[in-house]
Amino acid sequence: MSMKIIHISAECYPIAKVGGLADVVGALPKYQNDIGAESSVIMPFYNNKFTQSHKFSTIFEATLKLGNQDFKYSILKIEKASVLEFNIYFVHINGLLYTENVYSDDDTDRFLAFQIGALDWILSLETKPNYIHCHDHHTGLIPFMAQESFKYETLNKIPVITTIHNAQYQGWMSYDHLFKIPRFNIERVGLLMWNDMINPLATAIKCAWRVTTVSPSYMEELKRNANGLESLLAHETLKCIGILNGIDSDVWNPETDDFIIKNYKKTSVASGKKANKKWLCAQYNLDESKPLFAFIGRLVGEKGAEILPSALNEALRANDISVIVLGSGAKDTEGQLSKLTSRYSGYYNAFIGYDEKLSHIIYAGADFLLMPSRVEPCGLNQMYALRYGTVPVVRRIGGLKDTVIDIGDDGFGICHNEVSVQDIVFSISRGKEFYKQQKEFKANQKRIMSIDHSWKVSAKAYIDLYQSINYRTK
Ligand SMILES: Nc1ncnc2c1ncn2[C@@H]1O[C@H](COP(=O)(O)OP(=O)(O)O[C@H]2O[C@H](CO)[C@@H](O)[C@H](O)[C@H]2O)[C@@H](O)[C@H]1O
Repeated sequence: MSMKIIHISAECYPIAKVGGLADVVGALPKYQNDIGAESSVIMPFYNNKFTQSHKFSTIFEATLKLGNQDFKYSILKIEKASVLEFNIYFVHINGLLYTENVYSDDDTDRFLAFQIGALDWILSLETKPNYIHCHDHHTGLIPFMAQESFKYETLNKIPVITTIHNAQYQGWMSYDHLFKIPRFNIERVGLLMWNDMINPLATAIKCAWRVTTVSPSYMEELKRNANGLESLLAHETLKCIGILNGIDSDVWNPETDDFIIKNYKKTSVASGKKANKKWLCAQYNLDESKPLFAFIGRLVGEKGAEILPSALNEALRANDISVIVLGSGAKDTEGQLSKLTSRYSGYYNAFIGYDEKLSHIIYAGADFLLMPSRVEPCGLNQMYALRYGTVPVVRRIGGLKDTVIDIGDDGFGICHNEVSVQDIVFSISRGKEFYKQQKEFKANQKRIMSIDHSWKVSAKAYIDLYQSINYRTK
């Protein structure tokens, strides 16, 4: 009998994506299925392009309780199973979860209801999953509820695994939300608390049977810097493990990618990248004869985004590079990045917003990808860049440290130690020099396209982790 796994997540590509969480939850189940598991996903039903353009059928209807409030909800399933390569279920709560954006101002109630709805449904299933795999703080109370809430008693022998994709956000809520959590022995309330708040991520770390992070280095870094959870992670270290993310090599494949201007493989990388770069430069008024540096990502402190305007301003002074930025986030940074466009017209442009297609064309058309992250639990962008023959320029941190080796150490990327204007500008100048040595640069493109970061190895590592769990070793 195959192993049944249910992933519970707020995001899943291609249904709803804000960042890397979606990419992982949209790929890992597929690769787990490839190696014989029966892996599925449950997520909220949002009001977006994907849900508007697909048909769904209702497989379960009930009312859930959130404190004094009752919410009618249903579990939906996509009608055509062939849309994705794994089963996906949705918690549909009109007026609460069914919003245009994944995240909004009332997320505390929204994700509490989501978690209760998901568990109520799992409780109703005749065949229960063998493992419940939760992702990030939005699902952080599930390990607690499955273990402590009276009504879920029959679920308490199902191992719950929590993966931390980002420990900066923890889902904090005040005590007054306590009564919304399905009833439990109040003496166990300490499991929900951390620094005088209900802290779902802390709760998950305490109650999950195993805790994983998305790279080994990030696991180690969290013991020193985890936005207040350092000592907890150090305390729970025996059940924690770092497993490096993979990439979905079907979606991120320059040979078949429908989003990009011209497909290419290792043997045609030069002409393929050239065509994509040409399009980008024409579209965004950039000089295609210069090495093209790109940044793609959320414009937040973790990504080092607020330092980019000064670093790019400095690096662009000599007009000997082109730069394209794709991102959205902090309004200040958005404004400063937009402002540079007029100053360096012809060499620099920024698209402020979210655009999946453009991101693929940038991975394909850029020569270098900048990732000056302050914190990077794994980072997928650098792995996408490698697959598309684009040289990653990264700060040595978290997953970036685990996946990029500097050209000075017989590697293939450019690494720096600090999130500073000086380090970023120096790395860009190293990139410029490398670009001048076209023979080596082209050989490196082929080399990086051969690096295998597909999910195969990591999907198996998760299965091995599940199998290593038994009730006694909880
Ligand atoms: N404006 C935009 N337009 C189009 N696409 C955009 C975009 N901004 C970002 N993206 C896309 O979003 C994804 C970002 O993924 P990352 O893993 O780099 O970061 P994120 O911080 O979201 O994820 C967190 O979770 C993941 C998964 O575990 C970890 O790898 C990571 O370190 C952790 O911070 C990529 O697919 C990227 O192309």
